[in-house]
Amino acid sequence: MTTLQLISEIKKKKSFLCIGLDVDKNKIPQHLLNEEDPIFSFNKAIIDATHHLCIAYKPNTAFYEAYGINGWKSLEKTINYLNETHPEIFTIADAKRGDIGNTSSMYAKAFFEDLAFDSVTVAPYMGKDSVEPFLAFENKHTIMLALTSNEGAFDFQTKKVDGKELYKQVLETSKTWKNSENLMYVVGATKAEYFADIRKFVPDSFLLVPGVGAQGGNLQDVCKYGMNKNVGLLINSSRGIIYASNQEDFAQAAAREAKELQQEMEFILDK
Ligand SMILES: O=c1ccn([C@@H]2O[C@H](COP(=O)(O)O)[C@@H](O)[C@H]2O)c(=O)[nH]1
Repeated sequence: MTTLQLISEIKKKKSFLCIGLDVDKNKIPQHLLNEEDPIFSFNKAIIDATHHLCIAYKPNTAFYEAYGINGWKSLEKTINYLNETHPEIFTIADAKRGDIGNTSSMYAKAFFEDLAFDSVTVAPYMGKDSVEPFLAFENKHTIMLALTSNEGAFDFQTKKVDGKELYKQVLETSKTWKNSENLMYVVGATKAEYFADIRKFVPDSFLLVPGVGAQGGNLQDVCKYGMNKNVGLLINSSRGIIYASNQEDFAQAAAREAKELQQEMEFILDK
């Protein structure tokens, strides 16, 4: 998917909501455990109930890898279902990969070719040659960790290196890499006060913003400081939406939570 297509979907749906598909079998409704593939059945019901309210889905691969070969099959079925039924929806494999160049090339093939995701999250720690293999794919997006939503973000990311915070070095340096127009960045919603500064480095880039909902990030604050002329934000909520109920009504309850966020977004966009 191109960035222009993504922007057009945001405008059409009046939403920049990304729903995280982080499926934990201990949290899904009991009745689904009798299904052949409980994880896929859960995802399909959530997607069917919420696709008109969001512009992206983000399965975190950890929640699938934890179930071995069957978990990976559920992930494959989920991305295939999304690509077949809702090709206009932006898909993010939250896998936080990155390794020496030839290994990164294999990660990129796995997520962009085999699983046909639109984007994958990548860690910047190993530098340029670990990220450029992802950037080589046309109309695919590499979402690099910049300033994460967790407390541990302060251990390294905000420390100064050559007089500048590490996350700012990541933003600035990565813009010089080959095909850097394919880059987006992860910035946690819990770090709203940093967005204005971040926008000085990457005014036009899309930011994937996890941390609204279960982690307590504030949508209004993120939008106030982080929005650009093309919106430029993909706001993710996972647990806050998909686990709104663990009863038979789980998909409708998820849709209610998603609609609440979408309406808040519509209000902000109309302002
Ligand atoms: O800085 C980061 C980077 C990634 N995540 C991931 O986003 C979701 C958040 O889930 P919630 O249930 O809405 O808290 C999850 O997959 C994280 O691994 C993040 O939270 N922060």
